[in-house]
Amino acid sequence: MSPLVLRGARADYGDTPVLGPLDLDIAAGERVALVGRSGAGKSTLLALLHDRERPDIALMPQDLGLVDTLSVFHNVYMGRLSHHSTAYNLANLIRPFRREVTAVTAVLERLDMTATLWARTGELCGGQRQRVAVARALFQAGNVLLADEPVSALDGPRTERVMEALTEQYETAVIAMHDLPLARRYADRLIGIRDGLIALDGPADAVAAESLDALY
Ligand SMILES: Nc1ncnc2c1ncn2[C@@H]1O[C@H](COP(=O)(O)OP(=O)(O)OP(=O)(O)O)[C@@H](O)[C@H]1O
Repeated sequence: MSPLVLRGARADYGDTPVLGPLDLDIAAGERVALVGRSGAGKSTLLALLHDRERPDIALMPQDLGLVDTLSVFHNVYMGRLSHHSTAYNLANLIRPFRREVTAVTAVLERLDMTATLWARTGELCGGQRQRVAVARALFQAGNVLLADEPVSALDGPRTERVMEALTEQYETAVIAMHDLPLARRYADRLIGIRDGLIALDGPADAVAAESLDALY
């Protein structure tokens, strides 16, 4: 896998600078949690890391990017659209192939979501919708995961199940999250963003609680 590299990266919305300039290297096998207060620039940083030319990068955006009028099956299957021809994808859209249904069902099982396989995604509650987006990212089975608050609508055992599934599937991941204890447990590197810049970067088990608190 090629690493993720940013050099002098920056982002502006109109005339307002919101991120950078910053340099960042993510090596293969690193699990990184992006932390920082709301509006610090985490989503913007994920967008800069997302190289659309690389189908090996799975992106789970904060708005989930689901097609509400389609079933859970179809939304999850979309994770692998680039693996197949247009003709195959169209045929599968109209009459799903058994092998694809089996593969999608296996991913949904990991998230306790098989009962919703043929439900319209727009009819699901927030936590279920979030898990559909997680399932799509798992189904993509790329080399790198970029995820923006993948468990914000979940609680308790469901949060753990999703974090376990994502980190089992993806050895290399950059995940924006607000839950600091969860970030410490599932990431091996913490990057703290403050006012669009990297204010903290270190091993998850070595970053001091006071340094994290200072981000908020
Ligand atoms: N479409 C947009 N137009 C204008 N400004 C924007 C837009 N999207 C984000 N911003 C601004 O860019 C800055 C960084 O936003 P960003 O969403 O990257 O932060 P974040 O750390 O991901 O926040 P959150 O934790 O709430 O998701 C914020 O000041 C935000 O208001």
